[in-house]
Amino acid sequence: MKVRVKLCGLTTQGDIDAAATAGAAYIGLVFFDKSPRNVSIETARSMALHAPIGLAKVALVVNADDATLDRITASIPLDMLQLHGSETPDRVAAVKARYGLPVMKALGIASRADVASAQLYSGVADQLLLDAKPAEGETLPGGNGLSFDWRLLEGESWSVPWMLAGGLTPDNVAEAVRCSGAQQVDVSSGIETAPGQKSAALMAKFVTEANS
Ligand SMILES: O=C(O)c1ccccc1NCC(=O)[C@H](O)[C@H](O)COP(=O)(O)O
Repeated sequence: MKVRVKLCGLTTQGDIDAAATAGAAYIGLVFFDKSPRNVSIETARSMALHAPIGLAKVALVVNADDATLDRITASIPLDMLQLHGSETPDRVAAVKARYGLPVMKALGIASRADVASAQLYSGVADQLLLDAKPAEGETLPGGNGLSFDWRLLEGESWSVPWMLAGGLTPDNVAEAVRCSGAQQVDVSSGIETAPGQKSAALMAKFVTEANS
């Protein structure tokens, strides 16, 4: 089965072209002021309108309120919302109901207990994104290039689709897929030459290696 790849934190129309050429299934647009990958609503809209049909456009937000989500969803044609903060299952349900879009909840994994906590969202989120936990004092809740122990997912079954994320690169993604059993993977810093600077060559290599 082909591994579906989400390339996150794209910031230009050129990045969209490169993601489509590489064979990505999803692209992620980050709405978080402190991120080097943050995009304005205007930029995100032009990128989303530029994306070919079939490339799913995901808006990533962190503990966003309804006013923020209203602005994003009113302006940008989207296929999914990614909640990357400390949103509760009730908040996930409320966002789903208000916007009528599929919601992916990102969850930090560092222990078996975290895996059990992530399962609490499988009844409410449409997808889960299993990511590394940020280091203490880290500014960004994600996109830090940190991996978690993929063996924590061994033997786990999920009732909704999930993506593996955190510290994936073209060099380790094939092993990560083998070890975790992931059918979907997400990457941000592993396809960059500098924070926020995506590389078309690394995108292509990542998608190829994810399926090797
Ligand atoms: O990428 C960011 O700057 C970011 C900012 C705020 C919240 C989440 C963020 N990224 C999350 C992602 O979707 C990343 O793709 C995921 O955490 C994996 O990142 P990386 O380890 O850099 O591949």
